[in-house]
Amino acid sequence: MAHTARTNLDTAQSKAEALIEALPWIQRFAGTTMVIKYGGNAMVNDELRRAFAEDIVFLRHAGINPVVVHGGGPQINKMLDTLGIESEFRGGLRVTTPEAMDVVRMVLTGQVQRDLVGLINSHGPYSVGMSGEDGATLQAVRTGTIVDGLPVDLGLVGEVTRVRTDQVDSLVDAGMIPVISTVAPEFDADGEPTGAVLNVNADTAAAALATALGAAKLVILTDVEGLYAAWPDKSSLISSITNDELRTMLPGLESGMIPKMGACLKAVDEGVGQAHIVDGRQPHSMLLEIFTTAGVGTQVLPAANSASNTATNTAQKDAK
Ligand SMILES: Nc1ncnc2c1ncn2[C@@H]1O[C@H](COP(=O)(O)OP(=O)(O)O)[C@@H](O)[C@H]1O
Ligand SMILES: CC(=O)N[C@@H](CCC(=O)OP(=O)(O)O)C(=O)O
Repeated sequence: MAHTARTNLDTAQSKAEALIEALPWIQRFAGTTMVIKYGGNAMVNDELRRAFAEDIVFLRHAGINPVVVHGGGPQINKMLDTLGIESEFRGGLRVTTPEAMDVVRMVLTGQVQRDLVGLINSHGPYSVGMSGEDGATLQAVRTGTIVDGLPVDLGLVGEVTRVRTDQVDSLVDAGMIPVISTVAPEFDADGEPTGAVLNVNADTAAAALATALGAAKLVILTDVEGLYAAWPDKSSLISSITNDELRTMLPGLESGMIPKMGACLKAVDEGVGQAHIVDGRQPHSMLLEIFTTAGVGTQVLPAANSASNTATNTAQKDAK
């Protein structure tokens, strides 16, 4: 009996400590915008999806403005399989035919985005879904990639060249949580819409939005603990890396990590305070990364900040 009472007290004490540890982070980030990228591989079961929605609503009630950008690669693959349409990835990006583009648009905006909005709104009427097409929020040009030194044509794949923040700003100003799917209208070299829509990798779209919104953080959820220096050696998890160090490492990365780390680098280079890779398979890992001093994933910082090491919680986190 006494043992149980002691255990209960210890548990209560550690819960109180966790709440108090969050205080300086809540103070620091209240009023800022955070762009959270939710990836297909981190949304594979109901428990994780529900925990993600809770975290987003928690951020909103901590005074932060969360803007969600979502992927849906596995969900697109499943629908393409069902429809018997083949697709391949080159350099971490899907080669997208016009037939595949219809499926990408249908799955991202019609299915994955709807599910996320519904989950967040199970906590209250907070969330509004939109596509990069709405209000021409994401404007893109066609892009290819380089694999083994050779250019590869990816078809209807785009890279964001301009973000119109008006729609997102007005939702945020109204206290809403935008949930954005990464389909973007194509613009030509003269800045005119061509009428086509392009498939944009969700990591790179999230980085473009984070930059345009002047976000304090870009947080990318994925299906690994973070970035590994010597993948797949699990002892090589990187806790903190500067943009300059990441720039050197980027050419040696493989598969899905290429757009992901490229997105983090671009965001931090262009003024986003910090970028984070966190494990979306662990419920609430996003809250632990944002509101604890040690964090749980990989953070990318501007090189100039990384040397700061004064005795504040903020600096401890920056120098984690
Ligand atoms: N250096 C690395 N560190 C971590 N993961 C890596 C690395 N190199 C390759 N990967 C792979 O990248 C994957 C994440 O990319 P991806 O599958 O596109 O994720 P998501 O669907 O979340 O966008 C990991 O599951 C892992 O297999
Ligand atoms: C060009 C390109 O590759 N687009 C991605 C868009 C979805 C996405 O990025 O989803 P995840 O975040 O779940 O990987 C695709 O077609 O799969």
